[in-house]
Amino acid sequence: MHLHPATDPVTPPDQVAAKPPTLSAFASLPPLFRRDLLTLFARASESPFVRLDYLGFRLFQLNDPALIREVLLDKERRYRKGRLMRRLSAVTGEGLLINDGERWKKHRRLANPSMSGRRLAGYAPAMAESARLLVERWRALPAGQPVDLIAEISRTTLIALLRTLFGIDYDARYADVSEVIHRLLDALVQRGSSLLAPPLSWPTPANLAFRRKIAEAEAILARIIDSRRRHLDDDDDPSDLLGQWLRQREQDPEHFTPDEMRDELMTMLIAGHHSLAIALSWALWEIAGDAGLQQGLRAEVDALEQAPADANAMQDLPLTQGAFLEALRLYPQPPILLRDALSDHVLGGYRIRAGDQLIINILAIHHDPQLWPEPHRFRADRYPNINPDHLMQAHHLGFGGGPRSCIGRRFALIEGTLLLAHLLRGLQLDRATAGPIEPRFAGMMVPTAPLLLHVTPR
Ligand code: HEM
Repeated sequence: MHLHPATDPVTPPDQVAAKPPTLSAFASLPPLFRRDLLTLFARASESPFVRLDYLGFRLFQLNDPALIREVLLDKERRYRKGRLMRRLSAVTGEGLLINDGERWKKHRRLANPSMSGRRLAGYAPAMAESARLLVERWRALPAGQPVDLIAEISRTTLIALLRTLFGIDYDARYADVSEVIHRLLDALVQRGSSLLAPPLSWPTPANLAFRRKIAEAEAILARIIDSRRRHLDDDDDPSDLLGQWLRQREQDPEHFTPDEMRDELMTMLIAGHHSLAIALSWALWEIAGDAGLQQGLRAEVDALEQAPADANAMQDLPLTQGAFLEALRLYPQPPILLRDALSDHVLGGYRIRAGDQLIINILAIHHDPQLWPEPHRFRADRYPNINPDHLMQAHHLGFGGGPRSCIGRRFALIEGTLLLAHLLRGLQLDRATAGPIEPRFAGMMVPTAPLLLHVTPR
């Protein structure tokens, strides 16, 4: 794999012959999106714009904030979600994460009200309660028993998601949900790893296994909808997204077809707890590895009269919010975004053709020393007065940017901050294993070994 330096200067947009520096096709044939991709993203991040040709596909990696802003915000109509990402459709159908155009507009409008300030304020107590339950659970552990962060935090973010967006209480019937979603996402990444995956309808062993995992997730979703529908009558003004949608369908069945609703609910289930759990696990791992950082954060949460129980506490927790954002800067979930060009055009002085694939390298922006001094140091104090709606201007792309930015960003920020605050107030956190743990690419940035902590009641 060789990175060729640019030989042609970037030409003005009306002279469009120049080629970005090219990263040659891989010598062997590892599926492009599987092996050691974080290394590839890092190696190819020295130029603002890199072309990666692979098996006749034209891929461009964008490592420059101005180019990325052009794609995500200023000229976003020239692009659609990347075709590799669209493979999610096997699971989420035409849900918000991958749909485009008029369908996206309609679905985003339908989902937006459940993420309004009023609704989020209504969700915060349930988020705080799931955090309190986790503190209680960890405080009751036998001394010396380590906790596996991702497993434990996934369960907690799932409890909060079921309560807030799906209007149901977690119980034993949902004990395997995180695991099922986790396995499904792993299988999706395996499929997404190859530019030329066989169609899902072909009965290959991998396809059959994948289809079984999708069926498991669909069965869970059907159980959730059924459970919510049975209690809908008790609720005049449902605060949860599922309750509101079921009500709307009762009043106007044409408003939102059952398939559309299913696709969006599956999208929320998949997008709404796993990335949050991984990001929070990295945050806790970093906090547990730095006594000074933990002390600083604890001073902030101990200054509150009691453990935070609602969204008002957010204004008193800037450093704790900063710790969550900093985990997303160092370990963005996901580290890249994918777009396909809809038409021929010029980007950054280079000719892009319809169908070309763009890789937006969030990791390169987040680790750029020009934009982030001491880029590899975890510093929770980088974000005084940050507005979650203006993160892209601050070169933080943890929730994407432009019209397609994460609909759940405020939800995630409130839940993440409340959970960190509760854990810091109730427990001393120490790493249970020595030495650094590196991330690897699996769709998200997951750890190469379990993140294990010792937690001691305070
Ligand atoms: C730490 C937590 C989270 C992270 C890091 C995250 C990250 C992201 C990113 C980067 C995007 C943009 C994808 C793109 O441009 O291709 C996105 C979109 C999205 N996220 Fe999140 N997300 C988080 C939490 C949530 C939550 C809690 C929900 C729902 C409850 C959610 C639902 C969605 C949806 C539906 C979209 C698609 C939005 C659209 O295109 O209109 N996310 N997320």
